[in-house]
Amino acid sequence: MTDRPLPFSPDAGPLAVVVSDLTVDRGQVRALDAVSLSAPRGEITVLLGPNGSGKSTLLQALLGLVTPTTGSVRLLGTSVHGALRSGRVAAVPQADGIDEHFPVTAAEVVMQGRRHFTGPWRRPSGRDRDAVADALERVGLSGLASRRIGELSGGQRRRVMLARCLAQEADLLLLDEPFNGMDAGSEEVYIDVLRELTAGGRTVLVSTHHLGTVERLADSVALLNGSLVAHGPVAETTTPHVLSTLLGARLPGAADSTPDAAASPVTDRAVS
Ligand SMILES: Nc1ncnc2c1ncn2[C@@H]1O[C@H](COP(=O)(O)OP(=O)(O)OP(=O)(O)O)[C@@H](O)[C@H]1O
Repeated sequence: MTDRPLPFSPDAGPLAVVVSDLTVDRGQVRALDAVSLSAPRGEITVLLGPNGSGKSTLLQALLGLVTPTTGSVRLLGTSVHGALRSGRVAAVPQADGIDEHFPVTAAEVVMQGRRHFTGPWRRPSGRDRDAVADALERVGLSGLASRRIGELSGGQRRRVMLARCLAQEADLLLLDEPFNGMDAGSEEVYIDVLRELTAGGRTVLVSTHHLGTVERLADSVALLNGSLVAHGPVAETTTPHVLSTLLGARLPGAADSTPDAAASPVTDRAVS
């Protein structure tokens, strides 16, 4: 830990994620440079940045998948290792890693979220099966429970992966670019579920390079570009002015320096 003050001090009580002065080198590339940020419990924090800005690296560091060069991470008030071992952290990587030809149903994928309850060898109980059915219902996929995962659309598969997080009953969800290639209907369901989760006190950290979903999704936005360039409410972090000057992203209206343009959140483009 360092004495460097966190850039965002929420009033919403204890913090689910605390990243302090985190630097991560990947080979010759400094993927993250002295990033400090925090995510309050019961909120959705969006990691927004262009390709290669370090969003996945940050999420991987939170999951102990990359070793920091310097700095530290605390999840749910404990170490990364302790939080992961407790089963209270659920993650969906950018690529779901599902082999399309693997003969596994949507319900069986969601049941993987119950591993912490069933253990690796025990048969699922009625409670586990109920949890899986509830999770699939919440993401609107009850009718596809016995469909082979490889036969689902990309958006449906992402909803299945979210249902797996729900079945896990995790307190903290780490989601890497879940909206990539997702149709509008799936996106709406997905955002509704995340909002329900945070209303119930769960915490979500989600990365995206799409501005279109941010306003509906985020309680706060952390703008990444190797380092943390801004962190705060949507209205203050997604204006053309902030995005163009701090992030260097090419955006419509970014050159327009009128106060109105500078103050308006940009919501219909990807950060490229
Ligand atoms: N396995 C790796 N080995 C070496 N360098 C890597 C590796 N993974 C990522 N990088 C580099 O680290 C930097 C950050 O990449 P990262 O994947 O974290 O960005 P990102 O914001 O998630 O990008 P995207 O939106 O494209 O997923 C980039 O310069 C990238 O080339």
